[in-house]
Amino acid sequence: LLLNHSNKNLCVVFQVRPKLPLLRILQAAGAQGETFTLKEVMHYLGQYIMVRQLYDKRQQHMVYCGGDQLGELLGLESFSVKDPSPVYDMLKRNLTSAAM
Ligand SMILES: C[C@@H](c1ccc(Cl)cc1)n1cnc(-c2ccccc2)c1-c1c(C(=O)NCCN2CCN(C3CCCCC3)CC2)[nH]c2cc(Cl)ccc12
Repeated sequence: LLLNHSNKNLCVVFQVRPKLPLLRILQAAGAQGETFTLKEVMHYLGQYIMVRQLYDKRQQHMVYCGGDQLGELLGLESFSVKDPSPVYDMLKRNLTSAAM
């Protein structure tokens, strides 16, 4: 998993392979297959949050994931989408490079 930052966009050079607990969450959001780009992982995690209605309807940047598998993976009850660092930390723990 090689990351390069260009004009604030994080882009992944290779596909990544989610570990099983994360793969199950992505599949619940409609993901097919076992390897993805980081962009696809983020898209499916966003879809998962939407479908499971984990975001606050009034404060839509707040995600309440306590009691959900996503919260288990993040080790958090809630987080703001304005601070992606807990999500990146979780991805570091739950993604391997598909090239291996
Ligand atoms: C910038 C981006 C982002 C992406 C990654 C991160 Cl670590 C933070 C932030 N983002 C901004 N708001 C959201 C968001 C907010 C509430 C519910 C769902 C998604 C997202 C997230 C996306 C996404 O793929 N976003 C596409 C456009 N979003 C706009 C918000 N839209 C909804 C907002 C709530 C009301 C309905 C529309 C959905 C499409 N993927 C994510 C995955 C996670 Cl683990 C957390 C958040 C997101």
